[in-house]
Amino acid sequence: MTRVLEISPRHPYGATVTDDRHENGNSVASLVPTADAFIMGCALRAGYAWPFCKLQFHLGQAGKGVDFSQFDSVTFDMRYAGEAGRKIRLHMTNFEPEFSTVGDWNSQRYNSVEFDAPAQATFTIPVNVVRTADWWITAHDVPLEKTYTRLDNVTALEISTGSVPPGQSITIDVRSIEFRGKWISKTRLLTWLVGAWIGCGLLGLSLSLLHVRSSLSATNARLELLAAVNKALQLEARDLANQAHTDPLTGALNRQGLREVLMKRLHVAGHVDEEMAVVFMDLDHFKRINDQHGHDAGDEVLRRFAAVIRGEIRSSDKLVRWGGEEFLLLSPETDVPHAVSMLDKLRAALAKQEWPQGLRVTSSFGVTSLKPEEDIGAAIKRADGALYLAKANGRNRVEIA
Ligand SMILES: Nc1nc2c(ncn2[C@@H]2O[C@H](COP(=O)(O)OP(=O)(O)OP(=O)(O)O)[C@@H](O)[C@H]2O)c(=O)[nH]1
Repeated sequence: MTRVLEISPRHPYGATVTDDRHENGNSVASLVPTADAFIMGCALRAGYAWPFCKLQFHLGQAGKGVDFSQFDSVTFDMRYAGEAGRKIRLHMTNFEPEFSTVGDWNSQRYNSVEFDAPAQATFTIPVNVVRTADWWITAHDVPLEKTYTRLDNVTALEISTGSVPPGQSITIDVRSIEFRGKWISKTRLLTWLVGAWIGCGLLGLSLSLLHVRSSLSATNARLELLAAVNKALQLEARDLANQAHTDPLTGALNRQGLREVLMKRLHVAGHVDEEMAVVFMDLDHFKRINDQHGHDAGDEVLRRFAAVIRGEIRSSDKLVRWGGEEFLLLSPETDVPHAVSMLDKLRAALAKQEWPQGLRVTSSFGVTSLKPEEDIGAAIKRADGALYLAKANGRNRVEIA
């Protein structure tokens, strides 16, 4: 993760020396390159206003320098020997087309720092102590917002004598200069990590949402299934309830069904508060039908008999199979004369009905009126008495109790 740029005899970057003589000074710099070091000797002499000797490393051509902006620190392995003062300057010249022109060395941004040469050979300084030199800012009339240090296109690095008195010999022995930096800056790494974290969070959130949605739809599907099962069970329960109240052969109510109807229509005590016709009916000579044509024919006669009656009565009337070939008919809000005329119509319908094996089927009827508040049992008994009379009087007739 660490990037390194090393300047040393192994990576010499065209090391040269220069001095202030071209500024009309008198200092004289010399270079002795060895296998381990660049040894700059400097006879620092008065003459130029700021006498100097410097060791230069040529990192690149104008416009093709080295980007030092990602380096954080620079470690020197160098030895300084002088007679008065121990100052060193580090210069880094940055070519910027806005200010710099090829061939004019001083037109490059002059970034610089001066520091005391430490006693120990190896030491490190942060790169951000390097600043654009004030004289360069002034000389190039640089606007304030562009006075910052820029190191993205460094063409040369220089180790120079610093502000020390002239008239002395100085030796600077440079073994290596090593710049170090991170390939990924802390800020960028942090940005990436935060981005990745947010991305993972969003991904996790999306996955959770998907999971919640799929479990919701699974729950809905289960609820729908339960609703369907519930409906089927309700239908089945209704069928069972109907079966419990209905005679399977004729579809008429059975006695349990009658009880339910009475529970609904009558008071629990067995009284009604309205007039109702109660009819007891019994097929004539039904035993003979069974005996002569068989039990199945008898069943079919019973089925058709109930069907004919149901076809003639109102929906509010209730037909009950009392037992065997006996039926009870409850006709609410009907007085006896109306009940008799309804029964006459019924007898006519039975006469017109086609019966199995060309049979002729008739029925006898006993009718009575259940008065408000009267006990239903008493009325049934009365109707049964009237039926007995109808049988006795020759059958296929209606008798009133
Ligand atoms: N096929 C069939 N016959 C039944 C059923 N329930 C009762 N029976 C028969 O119905 C007959 C009733 O005969 P009876 O009580 O003597 O009356 P009946 O022959 O109709 O004579 P009357 O009522 O006097 O006219 C008996 O033979 C019973 O076995 C049934 O569900 N199916």
